[in-house]
Amino acid sequence: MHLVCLFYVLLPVCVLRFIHSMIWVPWRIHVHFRKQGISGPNYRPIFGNTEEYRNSFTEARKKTMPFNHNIVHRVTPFYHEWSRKYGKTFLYWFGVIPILATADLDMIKDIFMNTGGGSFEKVRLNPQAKLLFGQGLNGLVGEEWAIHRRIANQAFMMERIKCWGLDIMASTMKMLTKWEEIRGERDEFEMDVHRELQDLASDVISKTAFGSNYEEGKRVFSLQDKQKHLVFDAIGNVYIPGFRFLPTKKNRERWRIERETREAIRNLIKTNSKARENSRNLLSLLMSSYKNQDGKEEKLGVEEIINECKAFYFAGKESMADLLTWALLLLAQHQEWQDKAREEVLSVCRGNEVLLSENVNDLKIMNLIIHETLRLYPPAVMLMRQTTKNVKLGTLDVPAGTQFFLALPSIHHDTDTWGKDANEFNPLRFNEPRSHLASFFPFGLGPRICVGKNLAVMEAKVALAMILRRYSFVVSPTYLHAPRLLISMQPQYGAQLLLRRITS
Ligand code: HEM
Repeated sequence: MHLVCLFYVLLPVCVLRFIHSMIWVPWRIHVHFRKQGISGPNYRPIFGNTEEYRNSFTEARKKTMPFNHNIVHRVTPFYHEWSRKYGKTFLYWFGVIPILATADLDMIKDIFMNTGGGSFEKVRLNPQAKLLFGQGLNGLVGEEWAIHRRIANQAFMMERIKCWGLDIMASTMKMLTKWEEIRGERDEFEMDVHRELQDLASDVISKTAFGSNYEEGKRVFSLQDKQKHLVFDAIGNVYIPGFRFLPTKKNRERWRIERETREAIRNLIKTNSKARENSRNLLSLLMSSYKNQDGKEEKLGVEEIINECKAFYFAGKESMADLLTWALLLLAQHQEWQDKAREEVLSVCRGNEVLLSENVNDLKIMNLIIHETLRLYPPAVMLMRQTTKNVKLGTLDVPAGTQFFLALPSIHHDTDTWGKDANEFNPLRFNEPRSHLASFFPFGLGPRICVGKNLAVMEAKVALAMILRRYSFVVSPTYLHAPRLLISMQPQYGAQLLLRRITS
């Protein structure tokens, strides 16, 4: 009897709560933005616009495209479609979460620079996405982030990065030696360089940040590769609280990979502890004591260190390999730039096979090429923030809890900002000063700017210089142009080049 009464009391409460959070609150937010001139696709209870969002990716990935750089419709198809209907800034819904998508440069600058008293912070990741990288620096906020960031800043100081030049060269040389074995006696050979460059980037981050090498870190990388596909699948769906604890097939796979990754990193930490004693790499700094807010000595726990290792293994590999891959494809397509870059490398290296760290800054043309590659094919695409309180953004009143999608590819390809040739490869445009701080941000901006930026640019210059020194290359007829978003921007079917050894 009592249970029946309780049921009749609870039922209307649950129904009211459901109506309040699933219908009333979204409707109020929708009206709030509409009054300020912001529209967008209609909200659907519970799921918002998730289905259209997912479908836009599925459709975009079905077709390849001609090898041109007009790629926004393929990498962020939802933004491409909706911005044409609703303008540069519009509102869409991921479940019941309102997301303001914007390519407005002033807004983006304010969000990144956190003008408004620290009101914009990183989006709390879906707990399933955290399995890949979100429990480290990339996903932390507040004081915890500040402590980890200070440690990482020390590990990636410019002076230290310069010393890593030799490690980067050794890794690149190892890759090129393997290419020579594959070439054998042939004048010309085909290679999917994306896979090769992923191995190179893995080797470099293993050595520089963790003092080990790719062979030792291989297990971690292969596990993370599997997790990447499962995570991408999870972040495209509305997260239902508690769902991650259900023993579904995919969840069990995610748990298994997570367990094995943590175990593999724990072993790496143990086996590297001797070599670490004299070094000041990221791993040794993470394991050393640091001063907290009150000046007291503290140490990170092993699980925190493992989280950071996971985050850096992922961040150091994927985006880096993407940058190198797109740069080689662009140089293969634009032979005149390949020739110019090679001439510069030959004159800077002065007959040596390798590039010395002190000469890296002399690669001016290469610098322009790297910038232009990052503009046309920015590897990190899904840049998001959220408001922690009500804020004024320009003239717009934004309620607490609103998320932002910062439409990086659209900004980098915008003809208003970059001119009529925005979709053309023209490295010379980077000789001109930037028109707006937020017109180009492949590494982010503000306090959360990429901590590995200097390493990434140094690595790109060294690796590209050594490849150009040894090979000339063209795009293979088997290459299919299909940039797609899989956490970062990657070539969907690989990046096949025809390489020819330069003999003189
Ligand atoms: C071309 C290569 C790279 C690109 C395009 C890139 C891009 C980015 C971007 C856009 C962010 C900011 C994300 C945001 O604001 O939400 C970021 C953050 C980060 N990147 Fe990179 N990255 C690259 C290479 C690297 C490398 C080599 C490492 C590791 C050594 C690394 C480690 C990180 C970390 C740990 C963060 C989080 C920083 C924080 O939140 O304080 N990245 N990266």
